[in-house]
Amino acid sequence: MTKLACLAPAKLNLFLHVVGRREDGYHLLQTVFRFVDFSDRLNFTLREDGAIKLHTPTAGVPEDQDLCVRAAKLLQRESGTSLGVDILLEKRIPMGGGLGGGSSDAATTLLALNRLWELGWKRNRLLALGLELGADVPVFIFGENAFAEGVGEKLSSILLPPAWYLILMPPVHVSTPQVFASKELTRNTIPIKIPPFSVEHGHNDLEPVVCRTYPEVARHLQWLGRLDNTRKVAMTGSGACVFAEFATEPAAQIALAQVPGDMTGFMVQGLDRHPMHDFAEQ
Ligand SMILES: C[C@@](CO)(OP(=O)(O)O)[C@H](O)COP(=O)(O)OP(=O)(O)OC[C@H]1O[C@@H](n2ccc(N)nc2=O)[C@H](O)[C@@H]1O
Ligand SMILES: Nc1ncnc2c1ncn2[C@@H]1O[C@H](COP(=O)(O)OP(=O)(O)O)[C@@H](O)[C@H]1O
Repeated sequence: MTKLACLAPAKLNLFLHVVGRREDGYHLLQTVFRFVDFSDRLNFTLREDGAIKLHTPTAGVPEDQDLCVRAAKLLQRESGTSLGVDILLEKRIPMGGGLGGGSSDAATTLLALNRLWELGWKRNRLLALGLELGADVPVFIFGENAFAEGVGEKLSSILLPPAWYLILMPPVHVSTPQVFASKELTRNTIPIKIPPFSVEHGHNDLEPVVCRTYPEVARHLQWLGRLDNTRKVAMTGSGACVFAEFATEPAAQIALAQVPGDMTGFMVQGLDRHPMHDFAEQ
């Protein structure tokens, strides 16, 4: 095998509770991650000369900072392989929106190169390596919708009902470190036990902080809040994207058709599991 074509799906945080803070400043979270059928596309071609080359640089992201390249270099170094790779990345997931696109690209790169370089690493080893690249990377390697604790690395699989989502993209860029550093952030939500989980459950502790700094996020949430038949309305991750969940596709389509001209929205379906779930061995 010398070539692989792969998907890197987006995620939504159905809720996100900040339940504490570690000594190193990282926050202890509880969240439910759901994968959705909206993905970046990646192509990997084996190179014998050891070079790692991204042929489709994303505007604003220097090649050596791109999470695909960082993931490939980390796996190359840790595995000691002499092989390299040519990467083509078709970026579709908006960056910095709380949809986890960069983390998903990194996870897909680790899963794909484990195959292409015939490393035979088990899922747990890839999970630990993924965490070095970002708190959101492990869940994409885990490959199942998950309840996550710790900084996002303690994962348990969770069954979620079929769902369709209207996602709105407020025209602002939210900095994740800034939101977590905010004085106004509450860090003492009482930890919960899951299962059982109902979709209506939970809230996003980062939401009030982001809404205060970025009124556009608050406006988009308010608009979603007025829709009929929603099961849940919330911000995903550290924003700026916000979503409404519906139990049926027609209900989501009716909502999509109402999105006003000064807002950008799209509809996605919730997945039962990651499209590359079977790429890693247990
Ligand atoms: C908030 C969440 C929720 O899923 O998602 P996004 O909105 O980024 O998608 C994640 O926890 C984000 O994960 P990720 O985007 O991988 O963050 P990282 O690169 O690891 O961290 C960026 C910065 O955010 C802060 N950070 C991040 C995660 C965490 N649990 N506590 C923190 O305090 C730290 O200041 C860190 O330096
Ligand atoms: N392949 C990549 N795709 C997206 N973002 C990347 C990538 N590589 C590095 N980044 C950086 O990571 C940041 C976070 O991106 P992303 O994961 O899309 O958002 P979020 O963490 O809000 O879900 C971006 O602003 C960008 O600077």
